[in-house]
Amino acid sequence: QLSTGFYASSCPELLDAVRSALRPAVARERRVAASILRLFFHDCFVQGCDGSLLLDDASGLKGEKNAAPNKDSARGFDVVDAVKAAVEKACPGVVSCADVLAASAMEGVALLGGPRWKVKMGRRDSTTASFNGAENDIPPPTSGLANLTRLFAAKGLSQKDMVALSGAHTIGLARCTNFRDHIYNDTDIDAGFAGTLQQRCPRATGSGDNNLAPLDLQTPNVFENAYYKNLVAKKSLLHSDQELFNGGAADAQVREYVGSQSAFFADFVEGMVKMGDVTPLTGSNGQIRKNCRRVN
Ligand code: HEM
Ligand SMILES: [Ca+2]
Repeated sequence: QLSTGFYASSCPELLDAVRSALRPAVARERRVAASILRLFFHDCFVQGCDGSLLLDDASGLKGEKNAAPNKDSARGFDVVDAVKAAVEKACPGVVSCADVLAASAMEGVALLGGPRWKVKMGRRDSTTASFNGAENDIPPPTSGLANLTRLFAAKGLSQKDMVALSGAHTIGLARCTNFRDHIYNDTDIDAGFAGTLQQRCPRATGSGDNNLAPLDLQTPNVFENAYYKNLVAKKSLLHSDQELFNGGAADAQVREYVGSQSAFFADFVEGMVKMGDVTPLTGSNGQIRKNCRRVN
């Protein structure tokens, strides 16, 4: 059972240490807050929020970093290491990497202008990872609305949670390989917007695959409700994004967030708390890793 006061006596400095370590990293590169938020999502969707994604490949351990959704894509691990080091200095051997990641995701969102919330704590770190879980359970950007809803439901998250959590795409960048089909082959996209992106993302598979574009064209470093405005304008970068506003069951919720940033923030926080509760290791299960990249 996770709780907001889990480290109240064992590490009262936790959030201060996280913030102090994260702030200079985000000042150097604002994107890193987005990258860490995504790490938390990809961790929680595989074996629950247990730091499994943070493990490097090792003999006898096939990690998640080279699974399709993460390979050449998941980033920010060096900053998670720096935050963990700061936390270890304040409270040696007390706070799990899974909790460091949960707290860092929140602080990163807050540093970019988004909401703050009370993060539930008490997760422990896995001694295993699941390459197959990462390949199969994390939704790909080719997904339609039904598939997105199904993959979130498999983690105990509702379609409402899914739509609110997708607002995370108000920050950060994506690679051409993930939006090429959408800008060349889909019809539910603003023609001018598609044309601009085509200049950065060549049609031929293999050329410019890693070229980057912002998920939110205007403000990729500010956490607000712009993502939903983009959806209504048919200016979303990923096929899966536009699926949330396509004449289907999610349209009304998208419109609600366009009209009310506070409604978006409230539902995003609720979704983050629920996502952070996905099958955690607690009690005496798992361990408190010293180094997030390997088991003790
Ligand atoms: C709904 C299903 C989702 C799909 C299909 C999806 C897919 C993607 C893809 C394809 C990228 C670009 C990766 C790359 O090109 O390297 C991306 C980036 C990102 N995603 Fe998602 N995502 C989803 C949900 C979420 C959720 C729930 C969160 C967090 C709460 C999230 C946070 C992010 C962030 C912040 C980035 C930018 C990362 C960076 O700049 O390093 N996504 N996502
Ligand atoms: Ca995990």
